[in-house]
Amino acid sequence: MSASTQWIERTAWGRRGTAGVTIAARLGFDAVTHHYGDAPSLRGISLEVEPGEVVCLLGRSGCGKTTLLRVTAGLERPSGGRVTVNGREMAGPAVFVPPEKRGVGLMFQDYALFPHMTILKNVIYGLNDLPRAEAERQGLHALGRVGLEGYAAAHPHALSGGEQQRVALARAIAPRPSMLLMDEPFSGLDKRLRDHVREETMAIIRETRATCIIVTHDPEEAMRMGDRIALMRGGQLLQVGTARHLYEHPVDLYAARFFSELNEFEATARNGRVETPLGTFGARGHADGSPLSIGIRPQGVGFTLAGDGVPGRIVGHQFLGEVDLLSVAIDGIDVPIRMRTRDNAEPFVVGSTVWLTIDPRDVLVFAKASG
Ligand SMILES: Nc1ncnc2c1ncn2[C@@H]1O[C@H](COP(=O)(O)OP(=O)(O)OP(=O)(O)O)[C@@H](O)[C@H]1O
Repeated sequence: MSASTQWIERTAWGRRGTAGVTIAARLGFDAVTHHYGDAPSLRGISLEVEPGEVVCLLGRSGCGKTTLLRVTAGLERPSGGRVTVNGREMAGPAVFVPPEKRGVGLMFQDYALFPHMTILKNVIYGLNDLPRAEAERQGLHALGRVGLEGYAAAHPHALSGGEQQRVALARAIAPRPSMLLMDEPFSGLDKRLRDHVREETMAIIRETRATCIIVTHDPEEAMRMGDRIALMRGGQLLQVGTARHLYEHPVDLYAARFFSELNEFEATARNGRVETPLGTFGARGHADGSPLSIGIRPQGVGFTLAGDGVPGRIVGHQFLGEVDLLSVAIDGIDVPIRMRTRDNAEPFVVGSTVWLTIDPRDVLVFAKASG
């Protein structure tokens, strides 16, 4: 990328507050299933998305995020269940409304711009119900909002990746859709650009007031963008809630691992508590003798040099600027405990002794998964 295109990408988005406003849709999924051939890809998805809400679909590769987005758009037919918009059935046993009649703006990972068409023609592609002059007016307006009206006559190959992303966004918002559906919209951008583009895109989503579903496999992105996060596993919704709720109250270890690295070990419940080599923690609701999985976030492990806490020996140290990462061997646990800390008045010395303290807020206790 040349220095000049970089400058444009950093500074030249359009004026805030000028994206067209829409009437947001309420979106409903009721026991939606989907198969590719015989293979199930969605297994009973039920979810309500409020008008104007931003929901991020988060999960590992292959869990069904893209398929759910495509089912919402009408690009895939569900094999069971119902999809509704403002209570009206879009897909169900006897109904299937095609994509162009659903009021959706779509944005794909690869932007899907037509290489042989000008930028303006790309943007007005979905506006074919309008007279040409009006479509062009709306297209230029949308391009203006992303700061690229000067490129209307150019072709996609003349634009950088970041600019193509903005064209794709302009195309998605140009018809003033009541729903914006985005599939990994920032994954093609390098990390330097991503934060800035994400922030501008978020401002536009909020301005349009459209209901928005964003597919991502990046938990931090989901936390930054989603009013709620819908965490998926194996074609199902594992947990749905705000970022804070999922971080603080994950349903299981799998969900917890999305939002933080964890020190994991196993222990047994006794009298509503669990004794571990790192201390005794609450385990209310777990029957006596039941096997538990414990996760402790590395940022919840603190230390003293004065003999308070659980003694351990530093066996690894990495200085990362913002934090120090330490591995500390303690008796009773095979794998060293990982901790993240900023509290180092003195440089850490591998081989030296520290005493570990645990912040109970960073201790997660789950029934051990069977199997
Ligand atoms: N066109 C297709 N034909 C057959 N199977 C498919 C097709 N598209 C997806 N699948 C399968 O369906 C399942 C769900 O895929 P989907 O693309 O929805 O997952 P995803 O969570 O979006 O993954 P990724 O993050 O890798 O895009 C996977 O097992 C995938 O291999």
